[in-house]
Amino acid sequence: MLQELDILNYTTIKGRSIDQIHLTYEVFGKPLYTAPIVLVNHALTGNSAVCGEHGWWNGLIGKDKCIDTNRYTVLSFNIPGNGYDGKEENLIEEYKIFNARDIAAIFSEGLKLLKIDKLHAVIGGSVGGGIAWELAALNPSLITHLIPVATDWKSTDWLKANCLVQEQILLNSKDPVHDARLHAMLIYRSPESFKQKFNRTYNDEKDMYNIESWLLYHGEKLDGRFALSAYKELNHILANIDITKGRGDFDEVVASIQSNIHIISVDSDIFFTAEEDRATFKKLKRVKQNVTHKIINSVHGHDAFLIEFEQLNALLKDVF
Ligand SMILES: N[C@@H](CCO)C(=O)O
Repeated sequence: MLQELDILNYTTIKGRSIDQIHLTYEVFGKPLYTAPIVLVNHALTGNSAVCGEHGWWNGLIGKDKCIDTNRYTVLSFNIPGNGYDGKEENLIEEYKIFNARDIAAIFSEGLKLLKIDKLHAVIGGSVGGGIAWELAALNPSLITHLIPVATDWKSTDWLKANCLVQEQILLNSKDPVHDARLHAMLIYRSPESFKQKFNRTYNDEKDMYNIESWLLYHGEKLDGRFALSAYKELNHILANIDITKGRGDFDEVVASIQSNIHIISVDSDIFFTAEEDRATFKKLKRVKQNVTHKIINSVHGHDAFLIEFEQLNALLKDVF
């Protein structure tokens, strides 16, 4: 069930004052305050429905699953403006208003209102993992296990470049959400993934290759479920993750984070690359003991965090 908190008088990192932000959330598993809490951050087009009927992470979260709802309270916030709170008026038109740290700060305010001062774990894929990094940097003693999946503590130049292409499509296309999704699917998957899935097969009825009709299907599907303003906002947040911005040195920022950090990458991810995470891990190891870096082996690229559940479960079983 969707629940709502009002965050009052929030000032953005860039200094804009907002009187009221509606922060919606869902709770699964054990009721709040009866069990350790796992906060799950959704990705670009996701939402707080992490498990259950419309759950997007059912392969990982649920009864007797790796993140077992018999044992944990699972909490998930909707990023304000993502369009999944059922209220048109809560969509955000000024799409550059928030960066990833703002969202982490808004989540922190939500946790304060819920009187939560300890999280067993925070896990998130892609931009959700970037927000998890920002949350840990903002609240160094809040999180016991920080689990950034297919993500990083920063948006790289490569990521920003792809987000700029996304933004230009969203601003200039006649069919913005549909067309932006077509481009996005290319960076969420991989050449090998397409080869294994389609192998140049042709659909006579549609008179097009199966890869083409699959891409168009994904464009239409997202167009039916995701608002343009939400896409623009989330894309901007994705392009603006950086736990060091305005704080200075990476070593100092991460040294203050008390969490055990479990980085998970996908070997074929061309969006948040495993190589970049390897460099992050190497830098972290200089200043911290409690850090691991594990790899999902997959042809599916970035989206493997939504596909390769067997591996994800195996990599995370020690934490949960
Ligand atoms: N497929 C995911 C990838 C973004 O990280 C989404 O649409 O949210």
